[in-house]
Amino acid sequence: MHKQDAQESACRTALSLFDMTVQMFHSAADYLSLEPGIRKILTHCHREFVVNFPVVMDDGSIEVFTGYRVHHNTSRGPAKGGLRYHPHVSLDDVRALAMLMTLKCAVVKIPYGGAKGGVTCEPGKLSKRELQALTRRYASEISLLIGPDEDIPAPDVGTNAQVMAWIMDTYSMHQGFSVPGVITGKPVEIGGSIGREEATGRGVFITIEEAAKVRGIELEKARVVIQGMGNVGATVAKLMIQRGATVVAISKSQGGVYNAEGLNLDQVLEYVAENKSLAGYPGGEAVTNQELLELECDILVPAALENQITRENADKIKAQIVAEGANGPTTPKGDQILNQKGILVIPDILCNAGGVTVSYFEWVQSRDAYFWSIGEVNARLKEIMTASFKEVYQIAGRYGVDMRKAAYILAIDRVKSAYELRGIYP
Ligand SMILES: NC(=O)C1=CN([C@@H]2O[C@H](COP(=O)(O)OP(=O)(O)OC[C@H]3O[C@@H](n4cnc5c(N)ncnc54)[C@H](OP(=O)(O)O)[C@@H]3O)[C@@H](O)[C@H]2O)C=CC1
Ligand SMILES: O=C(O)CCC(=O)C(=O)O
Repeated sequence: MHKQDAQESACRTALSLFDMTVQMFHSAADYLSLEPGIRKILTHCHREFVVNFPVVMDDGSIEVFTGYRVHHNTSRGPAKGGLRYHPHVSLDDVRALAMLMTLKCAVVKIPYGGAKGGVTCEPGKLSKRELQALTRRYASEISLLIGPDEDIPAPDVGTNAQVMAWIMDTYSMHQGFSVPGVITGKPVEIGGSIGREEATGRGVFITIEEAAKVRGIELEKARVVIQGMGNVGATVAKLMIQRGATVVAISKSQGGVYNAEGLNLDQVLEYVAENKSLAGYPGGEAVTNQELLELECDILVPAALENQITRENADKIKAQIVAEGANGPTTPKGDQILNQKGILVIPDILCNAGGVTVSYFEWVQSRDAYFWSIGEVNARLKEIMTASFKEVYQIAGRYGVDMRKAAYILAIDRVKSAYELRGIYP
């Protein structure tokens, strides 16, 4: 049995997201003459912060929550990466997501390192007051690490512009003046960038347009399936429909809906706003998240969580393009099967890099206190995403590898250059 198969089957539960990311890193690093020391550095996280902190709940009881902030690498600039509020947040996942951020920022050539953070919690079960209390306490705890030149958090699963505003306010209270550059993804009214909210989905859409050109797919005739309808999934759905494609299925955590004739997105969003789930939605058939991935379609967009496309279901995927809106949705074995089937996978560190790219624009604007128009933001985003796609595609051709390996090769080479130029003090 191949080493990777053995690891993924025998230790399926033991092979963590970080292990998988490191495995992918090594398989790409083998194509570069990477000094063993740099390999060691990049397969470890530079700093890992874990904190257990109390929050007074609405009923007067005290709950203790666990929060994390991990810096994977800062050789190319300050640490950058989102904050996740979800019941499954763990140190291992945060490490992997931080490592993906280092690579992602390098792929799109923005001057940041990689970080990620989060709190193990169920944000949907907290009142607004509890969510604010948790966020402010967590922000105070991580204020040891964050700052506009040190580490700049942003939204990820379960967090949004409001959470970013509370973090900015808490950090600013500690400093004694307003520091908008400490966070991105904040509301436009307090120094956020226009276009950041939909930037990740827009970036995914731009890479799909490029991939469709390569594959000769006409988007007006394309059938699209999207897993997840949060910030990323809902934006991709909107932009694909605007482009003339047909979104045949979409989901939330408890399941999705399918309609071969195409879903009416406005109705779906309205239904979810009222019912909090897609269960019972009258405009389509119910599908599980598992069934959704295996539906007949041209473009599949996993835009929810990790480990969705695995050795178990990769062979049943019928799409021609898989666009990874989510971070880490495909396991190494799942990836191998998709590649063997000839499916074009746009890897997470390229596909969903539009979010951090506009976060970078926001940081620049916050620091300058001078704001750009939506046309300027979207044009610059398109320029970066298109150029990055083309660069990764060319590297894939040059090395005879898939797009994920190519993106890793490009990213590792850029981080390696930073080390070569800065040196490592003995
Ligand atoms: N926000 C950003 O700027 C960026 C996000 N990403 C990545 O994109 C992905 C989605 O993030 P984002 O849209 O911000 O998160 P949100 O919290 O806005 O939305 C997450 C969506 O995924 C759904 N979901 C959760 N679990 C599952 C599941 N097991 N199967 C199907 N759907 C599920 C949620 O459903 P429900 O509402 O029922 O919980 C919700 O619709 C993540 O992997 C994130 O790391 C990547 C780059 C930037
Ligand atoms: O916008 C950012 O800084 C980071 C977004 C993020 O967490 C991600 O790209 O995974």
